[in-house]
Amino acid sequence: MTAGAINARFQLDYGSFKLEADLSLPGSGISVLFGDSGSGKTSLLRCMAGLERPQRGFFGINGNVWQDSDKNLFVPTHRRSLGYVFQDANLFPHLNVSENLQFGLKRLAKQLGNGAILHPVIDLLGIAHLLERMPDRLSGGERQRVAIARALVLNPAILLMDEPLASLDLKRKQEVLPFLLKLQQEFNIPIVYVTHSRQEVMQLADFLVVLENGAVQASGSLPDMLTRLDLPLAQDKEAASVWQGKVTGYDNEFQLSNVEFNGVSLSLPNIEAAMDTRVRVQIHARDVSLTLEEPNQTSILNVLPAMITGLADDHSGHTFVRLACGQETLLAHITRKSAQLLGLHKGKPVFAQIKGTSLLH
Ligand SMILES: Nc1ncnc2c1ncn2[C@@H]1O[C@H](COP(=O)(O)OP(=O)(O)OP(=O)(O)O)[C@@H](O)[C@H]1O
Repeated sequence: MTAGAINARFQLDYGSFKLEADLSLPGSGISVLFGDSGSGKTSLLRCMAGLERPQRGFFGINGNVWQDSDKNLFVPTHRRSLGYVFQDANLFPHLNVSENLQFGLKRLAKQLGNGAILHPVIDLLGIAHLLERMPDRLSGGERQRVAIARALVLNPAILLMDEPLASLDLKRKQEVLPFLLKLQQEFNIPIVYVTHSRQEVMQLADFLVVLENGAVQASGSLPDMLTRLDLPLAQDKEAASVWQGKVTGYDNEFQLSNVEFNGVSLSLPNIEAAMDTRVRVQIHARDVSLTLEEPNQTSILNVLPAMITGLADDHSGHTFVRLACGQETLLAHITRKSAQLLGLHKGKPVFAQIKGTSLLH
């Protein structure tokens, strides 16, 4: 087993449904399990938690093995250092917020020390003003923030989250999302996060696992997975590349920020972020067009030299093009006719015109 990584191998048989997964996830950051309803996301997460005991299984995290069926090893859930957040907050209804947070701590106090993490967690999730409230007096978003805090105060080695935003409306989702990002930045706890929301994938994932019918269809870093032409993600109407960069300048006259990515930079409007802020930007494949020569009279600000690294056609007249821009990967959706007229092929240098971007965070 590689130290500093999460290794999960499970064979689970429910009769009509079989899960067969062999995965290696990074030991830090947010790994998202993504797939259609019934693809096995929750089953896989429950195996990691020890809530299911599959016929064959191995689970190791950053050097600690919690399950190895070959050695007849199975650490039960309550002895695994993990936090589990469900779709519904599942707070104890008869305890106020503070008591809900203390509940797990008391149980584990002997193992985990004095709960010094409690105050930073309360601050991080912005729930200090809610400590005396009963769960039925909280909004859905507040309840879920308390549930996340309750999982975090145990200072777990891993946080498992099963669609934690699914029961919230859009406004509440947007309220909780920044806390998830902050939590990732301030507590270096690896998170495995189940969702079937594309938007949550784009905003949160560092690493992505696509599940289909109980099997891992593909896994890899988010930028790579989004632009892999053999996966449905790159063929969807909403297909997009995600780049992460840093704000390096601001042009006052035109209110444009300069953002540096890996070996390439973009001028972006409407970014209210200070210098050196790390930002994540989404570039829809439909907003990228290609030219063979550098256009010198165009309203499009961001024109980047690029190299074609892959091409695929669909059955309705579209061509999906994967491009290398600096060390970033970019996806373009164009018509098959344009691809033919431009004579596009793998290895051909082109210019990518980026018509629009949106800031994810
Ligand atoms: N305890 C169980 N016994 C039998 N079948 C089960 C059990 N738990 C889950 N299943 C089946 O396993 C399959 C995968 O379910 P799972 O909940 O893991 O999928 P999912 O990808 O998380 O779906 P969703 O997004 O709808 O929550 C489903 O067909 C489900 O009916």
